[in-house]
This record gives sequence, C-alpha cells and structure tokens, in this order.
Amino acid sequence: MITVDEHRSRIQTTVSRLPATILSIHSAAGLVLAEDVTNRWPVPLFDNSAMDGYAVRRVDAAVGATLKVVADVPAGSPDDPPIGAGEAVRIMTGAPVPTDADAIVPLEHTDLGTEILATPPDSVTVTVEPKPHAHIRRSGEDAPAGAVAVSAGTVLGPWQVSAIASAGHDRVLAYRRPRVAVISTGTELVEPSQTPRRGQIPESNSVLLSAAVAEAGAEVGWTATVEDDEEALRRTLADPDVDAVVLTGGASVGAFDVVKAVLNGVVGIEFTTVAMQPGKPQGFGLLGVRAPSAERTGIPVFCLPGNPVSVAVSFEMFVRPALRKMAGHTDLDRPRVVRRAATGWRSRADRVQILPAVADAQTVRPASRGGSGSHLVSSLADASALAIVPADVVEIFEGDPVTVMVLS
Ligand SMILES: Nc1nc2c(c(=O)[nH]1)N[C@H]1C(S)=C(S)[C@@H](COP(=O)(O)OP(=O)(O)OC[C@H]3O[C@@H](n4cnc5c(N)ncnc54)[C@H](O)[C@@H]3O)O[C@H]1N2
Ligand code: MOO
Repeated sequence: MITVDEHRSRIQTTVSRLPATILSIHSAAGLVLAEDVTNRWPVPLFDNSAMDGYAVRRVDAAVGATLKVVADVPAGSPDDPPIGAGEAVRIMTGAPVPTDADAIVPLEHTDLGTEILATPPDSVTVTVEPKPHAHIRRSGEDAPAGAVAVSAGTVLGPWQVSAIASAGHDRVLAYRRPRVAVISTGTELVEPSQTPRRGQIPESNSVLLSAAVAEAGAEVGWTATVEDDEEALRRTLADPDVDAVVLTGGASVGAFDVVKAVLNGVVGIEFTTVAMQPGKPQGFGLLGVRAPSAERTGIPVFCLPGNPVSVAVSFEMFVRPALRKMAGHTDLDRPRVVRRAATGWRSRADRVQILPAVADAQTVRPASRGGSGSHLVSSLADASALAIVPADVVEIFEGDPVTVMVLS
C-alpha cells in the first residue's frame, strides 16, 4: 500500500503539459496563456472624450461664455475640426478630442442641459467652467503600446480575454484543454432511464466524470460503457485519440475485474493500493508505451475503482490535478481550509479518510448520515467539500479541527 501523496506525485511526475496552440479569444476562456500578450497600440488609442458635451479651448470657456458650435464629432468619427476663438465642437463619449481643444464641457454644464438634440445647436453657453483637460481620456494613460497586457501563465477569464481584445488581438497562444475519454466498465450497468432488472444498476460514473472533467477545464472527447469483457475493452482502448483516459470499475481483485485484467502488466501501467478510504485500488500509467526504455509517448490512463464515491474522491485527488497540469495550470489543487466538526464520526485506521462533506464558514459534517462508504452515492448530492482525516486518526469528536477541501 502506498500513500495518497506517493500516488499523487507519481502521477504528477508522469503527466506533462500539453503543447500550446493558437486559438480565437472567443474560445480561450478558462485556458492558460502560453506567452505574454502586448498592447499593439496605446490604451486608450487616442485622446477621447469621457463625456457627451462640447470640446472647447479653456481660455474661451468661462462661466457665461456663449460659444459658437462649429462641428459635431460622434464616436467613430475620424474628424479633427479646427476650433477658433469663441468656438466649440459638440462631442460624444469615446470620440477623438479635436487637437485644438484642451477640455470637455459636459452637457450638464451648459445652458442646454442633457436634452437630446438630433443636430448640434448653433451656440451653447457654459454654466460651469471646466478644469484643465477636464473629461479628456489621454492616449496611453491606461497602458502604453508594447506593454504586457496579460502575462504568460495567466488563467484567461472574461476580464483577461477583454484585455487581450483591447490590446488589439483576436487570437492567443494558450495551452490546450486536455481531451479525455471516459470509460465505465461493468456488466451490471444500464442507462439511467432504463428500468434495471435484478442485478443491474443505473450507470452514473461516466455522468459524474464527464461533468468533473468539464469543471476541471478539460473536455470530454468521448464516453463509453463497456461490459466486463476483455475483448470489448481492448477494442475500446485500441485507438483512443485523446490526451487522457479515465476508466472506472474492474480495478480491484474480483474475478471479472476487466480493467485490471486488460491493463495490469501492460508496459507503463501499474496497479496499486493507496492508503485512502474510499479509493483504495488504483491503476495509473501511460497507455501506448512500447518498451520500458522507450520515450514516454503514451497517454495517461487512470483506472479508478468503480464505487461512485471512490470515483468522486479519486478524481479530486488524482485526476483533476493531473488534467490541470496538462492544461498548463500551476495552481493544481482545490483550496484547503480548517473547519470544526459539527458532529463526531469514525475513520478507518491506517487509511486517510476522504469524506464527502457539508461545510459552512465554521463547521463541517459528513454528507451522509450513513457514515463513510464508497457506495453511498446519494451522499454526493448534498456534498460541497471533502473532509480529510489523517490515517492515524480513528475518531473525530464534535469540535475537532478538520482539514476540508472546498469544492464549491
Ligand atoms: N476481496 C476484495 N474485494 C474488494 C476489495 C478488496 O480489497 N478485496 N476492495 C474493495 C474496494 S475498496 C473497492 S473500491 C472495490 C473496487 O472494485 P472495482 O474497481 O473492481 O469496481 P467494481 O467492482 O467494478 O464496482 C464497484 C461498485 O461500484 C459499482 N459501479 C461500478 N461502475 C459503476 C458505474 N459506472 N456507475 C454506477 N455504479 C458503478 C458497482 O456496481 C459496484 O457496486 O472493490 C471492493 N472489493
Ligand atoms: O477503496 Mo474502496 O474505494 O473504499 O470502497
């Protein structure tokens, strides 16, 4: 039996970051940027008005001054109308400030107020004197041309992709989302909508994993449910055409444990037991490695135990951090916090207990009233966290501090 940390570090040292690829900023949200993005132009691009109003020469814009309106500059206009003594230009927010102007008088600071006029008035009277450069957004005041708009390694969220667009780019170099195949094994499995006969159960692991893969920032390439039939599984694994494969079930010591039967002994793949509860039987390795000495060209394959709670826990502990590394993330793990046990519960000696739990700002309690069990699939519905109890602790008492991995 190896520890959770040993298994995690074996996985982490085996998987590598996927290559970066150029893609549209419209599909880049969630990805990790592979190179700095610099501003093609200054931001803002040109001096522009922050207000709907009048562009003026300040010397002419004392309170009570009536200015002749000689031009109209809406946003998008390339015009640069000259402004003579005693003159003003009507200007809209975002429009380029005429070279002759050194301040904007907002509509509210004129005798005409904010009444909407389809055409500019002949003249306008200033009621509040503008300060020097009032309401002019200076070219480059946000960032100069050539400055790094978004740095390599940044996780692209809505704000970052907008900064990239503002910097003048519609494509980015980012690490690819891993494409993952999800395979459930078990002759007992039926589609959730079917009525199971005796011995059959609804297949839920591939549903769990597909959602978890997407939530981790990866994408599901394909899913399959395979009976406990070695040939069928071999065929399914023949040409996966994905970046990683996650299998569930058949990883233990049973007579029909098909995943282990097919993959145990395959070069690059190892089955082991991990000192955790649930999730003890685990298989991991690179699929498609031709010889022990060959360069690691295979794709990571995760063989998780079939029990649904074991799948949930194993994904969080092993698969999710690996997919995140492959996607270029450096922050691989969920945040961990300490909460007080709202109730007592027991844990198995010699195995780290990783328990679906309900946590709030102060406390944590098991999500299942039935305690800890890898088959207690209903407990997942209420769980928002995993409580982690060290291997040398056999009982948690109410009020004890507990480490909690926060999922949502
Ligand atoms: N003699 C021993 N038996 C078992 C041991 C052991 O050490 N010695 N370990 C137990 C532990 S711990 C686990 S965990 C399970 C893991 O077994 P497998 O990985 O072979 O999983 P299966 O037997 O295929 O399935 C376990 C359980 O989960 C249900 N299941 C499977 N797939 C799905 C699915 N896609 N959707 C919903 N439910 C699924 C399946 O029906 C079983 O009830 O082995 C113990 N046995
Ligand atoms: O290790 Mo198994 O996943 O406890 O039930």
